Amino acid sequence: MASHIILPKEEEEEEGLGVAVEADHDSPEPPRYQAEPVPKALPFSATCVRISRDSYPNLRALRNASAVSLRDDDADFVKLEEGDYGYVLDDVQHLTDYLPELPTFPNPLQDHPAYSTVKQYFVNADDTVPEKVVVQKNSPRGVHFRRAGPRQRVYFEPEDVKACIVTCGGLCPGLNTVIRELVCGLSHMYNVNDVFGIQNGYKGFYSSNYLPMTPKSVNDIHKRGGTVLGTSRGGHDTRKIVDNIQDRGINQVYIIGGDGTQKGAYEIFKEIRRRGLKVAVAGIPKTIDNDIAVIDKSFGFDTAVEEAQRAIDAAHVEASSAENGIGLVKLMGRYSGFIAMCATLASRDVDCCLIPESPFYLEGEGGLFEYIERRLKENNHMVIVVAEGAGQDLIAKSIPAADQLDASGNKLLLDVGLWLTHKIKDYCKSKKMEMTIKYIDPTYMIRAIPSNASDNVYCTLLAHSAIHGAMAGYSSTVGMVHGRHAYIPFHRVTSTRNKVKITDRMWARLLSSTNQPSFLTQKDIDEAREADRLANRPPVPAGTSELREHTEKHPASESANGSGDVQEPLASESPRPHQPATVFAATTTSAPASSATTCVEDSRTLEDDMGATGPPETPERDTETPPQEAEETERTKEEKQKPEQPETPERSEPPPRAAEHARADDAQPAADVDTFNPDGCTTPQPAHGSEWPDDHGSSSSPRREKTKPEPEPAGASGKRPDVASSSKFNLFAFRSFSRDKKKGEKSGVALAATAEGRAPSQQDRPAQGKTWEEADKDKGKKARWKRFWK
Ligand SMILES: Nc1ncnc2c1ncn2[C@@H]1O[C@H](COP(=O)(O)OP(=O)(O)O)[C@@H](O)[C@H]1O
Ligand SMILES: O=P(O)(O)OC[C@H]1O[C@](O)(COP(=O)(O)O)[C@@H](O)[C@@H]1O
Ligand SMILES: [Mg+2]
Repeated sequence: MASHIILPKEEEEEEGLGVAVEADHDSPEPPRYQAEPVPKALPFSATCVRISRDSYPNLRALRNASAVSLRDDDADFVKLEEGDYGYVLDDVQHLTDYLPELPTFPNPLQDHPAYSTVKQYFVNADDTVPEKVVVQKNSPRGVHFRRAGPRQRVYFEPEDVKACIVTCGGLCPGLNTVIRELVCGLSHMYNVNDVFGIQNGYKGFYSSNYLPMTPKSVNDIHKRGGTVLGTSRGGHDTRKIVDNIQDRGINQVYIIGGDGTQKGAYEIFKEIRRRGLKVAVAGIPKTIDNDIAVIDKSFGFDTAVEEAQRAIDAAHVEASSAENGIGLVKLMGRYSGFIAMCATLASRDVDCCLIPESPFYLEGEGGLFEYIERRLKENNHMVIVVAEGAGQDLIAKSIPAADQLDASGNKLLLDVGLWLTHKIKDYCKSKKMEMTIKYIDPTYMIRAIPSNASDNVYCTLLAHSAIHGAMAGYSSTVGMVHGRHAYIPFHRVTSTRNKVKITDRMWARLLSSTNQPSFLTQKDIDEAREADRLANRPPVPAGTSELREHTEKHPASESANGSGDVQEPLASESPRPHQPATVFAATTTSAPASSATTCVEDSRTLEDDMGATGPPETPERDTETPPQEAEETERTKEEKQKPEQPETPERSEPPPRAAEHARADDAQPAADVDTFNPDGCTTPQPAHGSEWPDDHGSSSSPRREKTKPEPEPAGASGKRPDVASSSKFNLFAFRSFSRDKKKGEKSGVALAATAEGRAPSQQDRPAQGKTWEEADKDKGKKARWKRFWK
């Protein structure tokens, strides 16, 4: 059977075909390119429309295009290309943006014995990868990124390429694999043999010798942890770095590092462009914390989560072998608790996970001490996982310490694990509780190991994507976006930081898996929602005054402007009143049935606030009303409408707490709020929120030994109700409702009578010639008319 293949656009254009041509495997090979450079074969980016944000004509497209705030100088480099149906390409920098006359060359891969057999090895020049894959009818579409991969024409001849590789920032599993694959990929795919290693991070550009690297010299390095090149924090001096690049004739710079490093890479690119040098800069994002925005996950993250299991296992063994044993494990995560969250979800032995994004408190109702006491009574032992950035505000209160910064300007953290160990010990002593606590800090052991199999593959693909991009003249960060490799503009990955969203389903899954208290007050939840809303807000105009005004208004978005590396965890400064949220988890609610309507409303408002859905198709949204204004107008409209809504029993206000916290299992959850994409992760994936088995805590995992406490009636003692049991309660309620509904299908009228405890009377019977169903409909109609006239 013939398989149909669409020829790549570049091929079509250059062969003058003009339209997509379907080919099958029996058709003859399309003719290869001639060795002669073809001047008209400029990449798409060279012809794309450069749009300044100030003059952008279509507000809707602009809103879709960018939820990130940009510094003025960054905004100058933004390349937005608009298409039909709200399509916006956030394109990356290309050599031809400032050197338009550059010649191109055929990609040597076309003659490579390994690759030339693959018919569609070259990607279509117009292929893009969407930033958002879950959208609603009226929600912003997000932008697209240029798809990574080999192009048919490249901007460097192999013998002219002089490449260098540098690793910066903290260690991470997989660094050596990326280095190896860059060296081998350049050599094996493109016949590039002039590759140098820069030693010890950015400062190595101007303070050390460059190390020549060959496939032979890097052959085994992927089996070792760390980086053979050495790394450092600090030392970024843009001018000196670019002077050295220029003096040594380097024309491809591969920079492996985290958010700080990518900011540095962007500065280097800007200086290169200012000087008009033919140099491509490829950033390969590295962060063990997985805190780089846009990309699905960073390399080394899987390995870190896997290795963290070993520490958790040890903690569990220690804890379960002692009477009232507590195992405490500290994991990395300065601002983002992804490792802690995923290790907890994967392990099933963890009773409590603390991360920087979710503030917690120790004493009082719903606090950590109360939970520890309860858990020890129930199970005799417990395991706590804490991310290193968690609870820093609490520690600062009890251990006054001068704010110290590392060479990159990152705040040095106090040891939350040690502090927590002492606090727990003191508490148990005061309660005369015998206990043993073992504190394990595996952080540096975790990041020192070589990458696992899946990370090795990921590292290889990242390195190859970076090479293809640089050879094709692009300067950008590379990364996987929804499973596809893409070239992402530097500004996208440096302007925000990826964090665990505590209003997200993933965190709700964790809470329901551990049964830990949410520790959240309504204020925390509101602040988290506000942060979500800001993250999804319309873009900030590039004009300085507007930007300043906006920044003053929304200090939470400061770091999004790239003004500093340090971003305080959400709500970290808020005093912690000892009033826990009754229920937080989005997947559960113990609110009475009457609050169901409130749930729906709550969820809708949240979606609106987050900008996930627009209001019902109102013409204002699509016209030139400034987006923020439009949003406010909509909200005001809704508020105005509310009192006019007919008062039905369902709409009666639930008790204040339940109303405050009741959230949305019953209602549809806010769409597209999953920030973490577990699909690419080799660690066991949690089931989808709605499919999460209600007995997952005990039976679904053979390793789980926990005994579940009997469900307490919601709110009976003012304690936070057990999340899993309330989930069961809901499931039960839903099942009995379905059964009743089936019965009621016969006749709601008859059923109503039965429910009232009387036999269906003559009055309830359908009028002559009418069926029970028709009688039901009539009754509904009458009720609606009555409400209307009221
Ligand atoms: N805003 C910035 N501009 C230029 N270079 C930066 C910036 N922030 C950090 N760097 C440089 O990036 C390198 C690594 O940064 P760091 O934040 O420590 O690690 P990571 O890149 O892993 O986040 C350091 O050499 C640092 O000097
Ligand atoms: O002790 P070092 O080398 O400064 O590194 C520790 C820090 O690096 C981190 O691992 C973050 O580094 P990256 O996200 O850049 O990989 C933090 O979790 C940790 O606080
Ligand atoms: Mg960092």
